[in-house]
Amino acid sequence: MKSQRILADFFRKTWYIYLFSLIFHLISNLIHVYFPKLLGQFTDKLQLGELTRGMIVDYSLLLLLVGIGHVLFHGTALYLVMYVGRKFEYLVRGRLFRHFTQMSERFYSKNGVGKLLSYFMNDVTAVRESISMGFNSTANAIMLLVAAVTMMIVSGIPYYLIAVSVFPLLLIPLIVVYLGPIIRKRSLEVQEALGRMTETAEEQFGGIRVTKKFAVEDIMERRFGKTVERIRQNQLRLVRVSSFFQALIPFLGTIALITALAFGGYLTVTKHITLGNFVALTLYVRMLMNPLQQIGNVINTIQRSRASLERLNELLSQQSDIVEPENAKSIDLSAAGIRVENLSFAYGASSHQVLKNINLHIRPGKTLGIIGRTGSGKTTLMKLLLRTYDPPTGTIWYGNTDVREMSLESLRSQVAYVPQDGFLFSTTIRENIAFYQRDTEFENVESAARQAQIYNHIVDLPDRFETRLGERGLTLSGGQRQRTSLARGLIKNAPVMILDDSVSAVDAVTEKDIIDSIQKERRGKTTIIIAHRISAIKHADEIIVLDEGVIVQRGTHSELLQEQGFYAELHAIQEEGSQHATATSHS
Ligand SMILES: Nc1ncnc2c1ncn2[C@@H]1O[C@H](COP(=O)(O)OP(=O)(O)OP(=O)(O)O)[C@@H](O)[C@H]1O
Repeated sequence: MKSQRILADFFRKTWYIYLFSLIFHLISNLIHVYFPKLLGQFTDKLQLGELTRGMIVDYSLLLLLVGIGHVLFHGTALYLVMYVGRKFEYLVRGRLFRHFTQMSERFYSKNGVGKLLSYFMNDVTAVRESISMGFNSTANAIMLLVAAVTMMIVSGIPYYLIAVSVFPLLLIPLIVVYLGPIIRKRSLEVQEALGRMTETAEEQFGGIRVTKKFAVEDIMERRFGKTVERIRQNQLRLVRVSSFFQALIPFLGTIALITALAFGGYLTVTKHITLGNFVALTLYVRMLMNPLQQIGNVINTIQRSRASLERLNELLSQQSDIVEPENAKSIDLSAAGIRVENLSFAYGASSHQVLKNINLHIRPGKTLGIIGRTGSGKTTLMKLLLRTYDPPTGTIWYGNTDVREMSLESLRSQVAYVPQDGFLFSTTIRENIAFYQRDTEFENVESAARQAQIYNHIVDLPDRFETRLGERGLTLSGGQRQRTSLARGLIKNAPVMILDDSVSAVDAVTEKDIIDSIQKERRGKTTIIIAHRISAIKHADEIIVLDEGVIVQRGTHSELLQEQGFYAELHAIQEEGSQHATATSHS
C-alpha cells in the first residue's frame, strides 16, 4: 500500500533501535508487574500475623529495587523511541527538501509556499508522534497487559475472575475499528484546512505592503478570518469524535476496576481467594488503566498521522514533469547557436496558445533583442529555452541537440538568467552576488557590481559588500535590487545570458551605462535581452517584435525603423518622451 512507503524505508534503517526499545520495554514491564504481587504477599503475611521486622525491611528494599529497575529500563526504552522520532523528522524533511528542489516550475505554480510548508511542519510532526510516542505507548501497554495477566495467573488468581475483570478492556478493539476511520477522515480535513491557512497567511504577509497601501486591512482580515473559522469547524468535528473516543477508553478501565472490586471483594469475603490476591488483582487492574487510556490516545494519533502519511506519500510520489533522458548530453554552449523551429506552446490543455509558430536563429556570440506588449509571450519563450517548461520535441535546439536531450545541469550552468524581479536572499550582498559560486574571488564580485552599476551604492553602505539584506537587514530599492540581481547573473560569465526585462527599474542614464558595459563584457558571447525600452536593445544583432505570441517584425534597429509597425511607433513615443524629459530638465 502507498501509505507505507516512507515508513518502510525508515524502518529498514532503524529497526534495530526499535528492537532494543522493545527489549527494554519488556524488561521494564516484567519488573513492574512484581509490584502488585509483592504487595499481595505482604498483605497475606500481615493478615496471618507472620510479618517480622526483618521481612518489612526486605519487602521495602525489594519494592525499591522494583521501582528503580522499572524507571531505568522504561526511561531507556523511551529515550530510544524519542531518538528515532527525531531521526524520522530529520530524514523526511531532508527527503522532502530534495524532492522539492527537483520539482519543476509547473509544480510550484500549482502548490503555494504555505501548502508546502505545512507538509514540512504539520504532517511530518504528526507522523513522528505516532512512530515515537505512539509506538512507545502501544508497546508498553501490550507488554504490560500480557505480563500482568501472566502474573495474575501465576499468583493463583482464578481464571474466571481475571477474565471478567479484563473483559471490558477487550471492547477497545471494537471501538477502534468503528471510530478509527471517522477520526482519520476528519483529521485529513483538518490537515488540509491547516495547509490552506498557512498558504493564506503566507500570501497575506507577503502582500502586506500592498494591503496597507490600499487600506484594505478589513477585507483581508475577514478573508483570513474565514480560513481560520473553517479550521475551527473542522477541528471541532474532529474533537467531538476523538474526545468521545478518548473518554470511552478510561471509562472501560473504570468498569474493569469496579468489576474487580465487586466480584473480587465477594470472592474474598467468601474465602475463595486470599486478601493478598484481592489487593494484587485491584492493583493490576488499576495498573492497566493508564496504559489503556494511552492506547486510546495513540490510536487517535495513529489515525491522524495516517492521513498525514498519505499526504506525504502522495507528494513524494509526484514526479517532475521535466525529465532528463538517460543518456542526456552535455553541450558546450559557447560554440553552439540557438535555433527555435516552429515552436507553438500553451501552458495547459485548456489554456490558450501563448506562442505561435516561432522561428529563430541566434548564432553563437550574437545578441538578440526581444520587445513586445506585456503578455505577448517573451518570458514564456525564455522559460522554454531554459526548459523550466517542456517545449514540444524538435522545437528548440542548442547546436544540433534538442534541448530535451540535454542534461539540465549542462544547460542551466551555462545560461545566466536574470529575471525582472530577481529574488535576493537574506544574507550579505557579497553572497547574493556570488550566489552561483560562493568561493569566487572578491575581485569578481566587485567587477560584477561595477558592470551592473551598483558598485558605488554598495561601497557607501556601512558594511559595504558584507551588508546583510532582507528581513533583519537592509532593504534595497527596486532598482538597486534589480542591479544586484543583474550582478549575480553577470558574475557567472556564462556562454549564454538572458536579461528578462532586467533593467526596467533603473533610470535611463543608468540603463545606458549598464547596456554599454554589458555590450563590452559580453562581446563574443550569446546574449538575449528582453526590454520594454528600445534603448536597451537597439544595439542587438537582431531584434524581434512579439505580439500575442507571434513574431510580427524582425530585423536590426535601423531596418525596423524603416518599417511601419509597432517598433517604429514605440520608438516615436519613447523618443518624444525622452525629448520632453530633456526639455523639462533644461527649462
Ligand atoms: N504559469 C503560467 N500558467 C498559465 N499561463 C501563464 C503562465 N505564465 C504566463 N502565462 C500566460 O502566458 C501569457 C504570456 O506571458 P509571459 O509572461 O510570457 O508574457 P511577457 O511577454 O513576458 O509579459 P511581460 O512583458 O508582462 O513580462 C500571458 O497571457 C500569461 O497570462
